[in-house]
Amino acid sequence: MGESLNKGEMIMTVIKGLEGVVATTSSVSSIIDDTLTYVGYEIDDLAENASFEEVVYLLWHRQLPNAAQLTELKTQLSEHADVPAGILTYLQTTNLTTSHPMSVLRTAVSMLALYDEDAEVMDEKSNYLKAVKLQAKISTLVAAYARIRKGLTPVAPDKELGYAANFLYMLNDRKPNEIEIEAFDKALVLHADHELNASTFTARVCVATLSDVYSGITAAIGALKGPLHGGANENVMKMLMEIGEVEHVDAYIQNALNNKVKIMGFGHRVYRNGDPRAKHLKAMSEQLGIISGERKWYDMSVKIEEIVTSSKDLPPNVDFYSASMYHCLGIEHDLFTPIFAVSRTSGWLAHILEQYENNRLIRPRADYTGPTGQKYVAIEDRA
Ligand SMILES: CC(=O)SCCNC(=O)CCNC(=O)[C@H](O)C(C)(C)COP(=O)(O)OP(=O)(O)OC[C@H]1O[C@@H](n2cnc3c(N)ncnc32)[C@H](O)[C@@H]1OP(=O)(O)O
Ligand SMILES: O=C([O-])CC(=O)C(=O)O
Repeated sequence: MGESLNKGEMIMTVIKGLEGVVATTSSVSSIIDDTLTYVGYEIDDLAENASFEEVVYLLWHRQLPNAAQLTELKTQLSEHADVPAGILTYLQTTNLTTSHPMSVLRTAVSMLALYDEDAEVMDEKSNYLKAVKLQAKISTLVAAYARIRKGLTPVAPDKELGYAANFLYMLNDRKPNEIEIEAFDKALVLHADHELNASTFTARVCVATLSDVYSGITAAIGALKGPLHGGANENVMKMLMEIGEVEHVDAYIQNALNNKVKIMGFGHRVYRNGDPRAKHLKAMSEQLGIISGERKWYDMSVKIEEIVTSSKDLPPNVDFYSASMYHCLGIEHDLFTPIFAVSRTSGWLAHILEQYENNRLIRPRADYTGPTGQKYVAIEDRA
């Protein structure tokens, strides 16, 4: 694990990637013995029974809402779902073809702060309202961007629809059916929070300087984008498309493993015996695969899982079956990670609010390994 170094008065232990380091207390979510809970509720229970809005309330208030509280949150999310016209105009007048959707989202979310006169106000009430606004607007932003880049007009949010249904409606300009809503809502529940993952840690580090909520979410989006984290779901689909057919799986995966290429959607820093979210996404991938007539992506995924788990003992993580599942919902592949961000914003916000509640600057140390005792050399004397 780590190496202890005595530097003057300080004992420094270097733990690469901070593996196993406990950096904060938190009452939002936990992973203990491979069991994931949100505020003590097991993810299996929530995935089967809770709506995304209930989970948002749970994460932000540390209790499930009663009917009136849930209605109030839903009303607030609807009321704030419109995004400023200036941001839509910016997206409509910018060349979006060379940027990854996560980069566009990172910029668009950052721009939201410019339209919020309370962006810099630092009290509990204002920060909570910013959380509501961000959660409400981020799904509208993703859906609007997805249409604008295809030359289509954004679809205004429908205030009568729930969060999951509204996103699919704004994306496709078509009211989704019950199966689509249920699957998408469950995916949002499953992705909502995950203890101190890299993007959540990023958000907490950012706001622990007492920077604002928008900065925390912008920073977190940047961290989620990477293929070792949320960006893996898009890369899983890339791999599935490259493989193309079930009968090509074996050769492709064996070759990748022999060449020490990481298989996207497998492995995890914390889970050793498997990610409890994967089974739910697997079931939805199969169900939607059958309904959409595109079952082959599920079949390929199952074959990949068999090979990777048997040869490397690496179980699939949340990003593996979400890829084929989103594909079968008709979602463009490079929107998979922005959709992850839409859901995870709820967790990031819960952690940001928790960080403000009991803040201390997060500032670890580095073990310096560079040269020492150097003397400045004038530029004309340098080689
Ligand atoms: C929402 C999420 O963020 S879930 C994670 C999404 N990311 C991915 O799916 C990307 C693929 N997976 C990975 O890169 C890793 O498993 C991570 C980033 C998730 C975890 O990383 P770490 O805890 O640092 O594990 P690390 O990368 O050191 O892997 C340990 C060993 O398992 C191997 N390994 C880990 N994941 C994989 C994989 N997906 N495919 C092949 N081998 C793997 C490594 O090569 C390494 O082998 P070695 O000891 O022989 O060198
Ligand atoms: O916890 C992690 O390291 C990554 C992960 O699964 C998530 O963020 O959902």
